[in-house]
Amino acid sequence: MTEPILKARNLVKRYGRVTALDHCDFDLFPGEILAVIGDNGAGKSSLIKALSGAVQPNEGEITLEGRTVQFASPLEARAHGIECVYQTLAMSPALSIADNMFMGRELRKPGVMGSLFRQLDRPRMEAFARQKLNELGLMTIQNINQAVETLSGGQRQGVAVARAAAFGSKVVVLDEPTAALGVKESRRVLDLIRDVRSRGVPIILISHNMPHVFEVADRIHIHRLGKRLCVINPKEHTMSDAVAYMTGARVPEGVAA
Ligand SMILES: Nc1ncnc2c1ncn2[C@@H]1O[C@H](COP(=O)(O)OP(=O)(O)OP(=O)(O)O)[C@@H](O)[C@H]1O
Repeated sequence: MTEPILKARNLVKRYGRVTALDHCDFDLFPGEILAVIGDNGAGKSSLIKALSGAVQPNEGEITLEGRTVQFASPLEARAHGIECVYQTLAMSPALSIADNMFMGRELRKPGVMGSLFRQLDRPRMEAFARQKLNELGLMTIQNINQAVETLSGGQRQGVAVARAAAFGSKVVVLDEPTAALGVKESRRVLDLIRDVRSRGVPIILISHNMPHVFEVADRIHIHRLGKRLCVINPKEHTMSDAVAYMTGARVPEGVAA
């Protein structure tokens, strides 16, 4: 049987007296789109933050390709090929689109022998950023040197998603990637999610948008009260089943009430 590329067992995350993750398990398999759904406050963001180094779990184990990992920061997770777009987007508003796309992994010109300081290769970074945004079809953005603070909410979200899709080599995590987007832009992001999967990179998609989830997900992880309640196949369950499970109105077959 195929092994999960990213796996977690018994994750616990407490914020003071609030237990956001309560012995939570998680599995992401190669090449799949896994949606994570759950009610507000169920612990979905805490789960992906723990998986991507933004918070450190109090207990439990995370493995990437079979090896135990402990990420001290999102930067460390990125160095391992895990790219995450959080709801809060983590961008530097005063920097340009290109600078934001390359944050922490800037391209540099070849250095003069013996010189420690190498100049940023802006033309190469700008061309790459332009190409990625073009591919995403989000090029209502006129100027790649524009500061991110001057973009609309939807455009910012587009830049963040393009960045994750461009650099995520092992896992791409998207927390509500279409929340600020219009119908047309949402469609492009859904297409992009499928493109990323077709490159063989698995995706974790957190979304409250059931039609989007049921359209793209291969499997749906239902999160309730800080833990994984069950995983369903969207072809075998309806959206109202999923909503009933996540709100506790109904218990899925095979799960203890
Ligand atoms: N930094 C924090 N400090 C204190 N409590 C927190 C913090 N982050 C999350 N929590 C709490 O942990 C619980 C789970 O929150 P989390 O954001 O993970 O849920 P969620 O499922 O992503 O919710 P939503 O769908 O509303 O975004 C909530 O009760 C929340 O108030």
